[in-house]
Amino acid sequence: MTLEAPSASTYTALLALVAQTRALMDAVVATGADDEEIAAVTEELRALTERLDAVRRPPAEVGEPRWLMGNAVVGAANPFAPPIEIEYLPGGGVRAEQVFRPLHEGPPGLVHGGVSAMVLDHLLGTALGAVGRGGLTASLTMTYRAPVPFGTPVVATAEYTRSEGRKSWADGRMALPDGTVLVEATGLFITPSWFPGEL
Ligand SMILES: CCCCCCCCCCCCCC(=O)SCCNC(=O)CCNC(=O)[C@H](O)C(C)(C)COP(=O)(O)OP(=O)(O)OC[C@H]1O[C@@H](n2cnc3c(N)ncnc32)[C@H](O)[C@@H]1OP(=O)(O)O
Repeated sequence: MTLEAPSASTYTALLALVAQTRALMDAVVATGADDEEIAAVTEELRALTERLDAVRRPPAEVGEPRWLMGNAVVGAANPFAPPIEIEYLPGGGVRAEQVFRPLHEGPPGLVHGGVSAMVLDHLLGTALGAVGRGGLTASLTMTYRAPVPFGTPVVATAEYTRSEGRKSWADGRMALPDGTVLVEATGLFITPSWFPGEL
């Protein structure tokens, strides 16, 4: 079943809900409220959750208008997504600038390595999609050179490197704005045999 794209007004309303939910998640991570206040807020959240849960939509499929809206990295409708906004570079490759938040914490004060891997995985996949080599991650190799900070901009870039049949490779990295590389990634992506797109 193909889902229609949400109307402009629903999309706007959804963005506001997601932004508010992200703010809530940040507040939960950082709260110093006492147990009584935490219990009261939890009760209010339970009621809100039930209201939204009462109206569920079916999951989107590849290529449908809203197929990336629930994505964990770029999903406009996914409060868990940082979210990352990806720019397609004129010479090929992709770029995203991101300020991570305490919500993404691994070691105290630093971004979780799995979050860096998630973001770079998506960027590598998008760089391949941009050259018509979209696929699923078969392997992802990470090299962590320096801790990724939150609260300050980090620049992620990725580009297609080569292909053999249904297999394609991409490289990417996260760096500080001055170019200091923090994390590098290389990934093998495979276009599944069921994928209807062109190679
Ligand atoms: C779908 C497209 C979407 C595009 C979206 C772009 C934008 C979104 C960006 C989102 C980005 C986020 C992305 C995500 O988060 S993707 C989500 C995370 N990844 C997955 O869930 C993938 C799970 N795995 C699979 O579905 C299958 O195993 C795949 C599809 C990968 C291969 O199953 P398939 O049945 O097709 O493979 P085959 O057996 O015919 O083998 C074919 C060839 O590949 C070689 N091989 C196989 N596996 C591996 C391996 N692990 N390492 C090394 N090599 C491997 C194999 O030896 C053979 O080589 P050769 O003998 O021919 O030389």
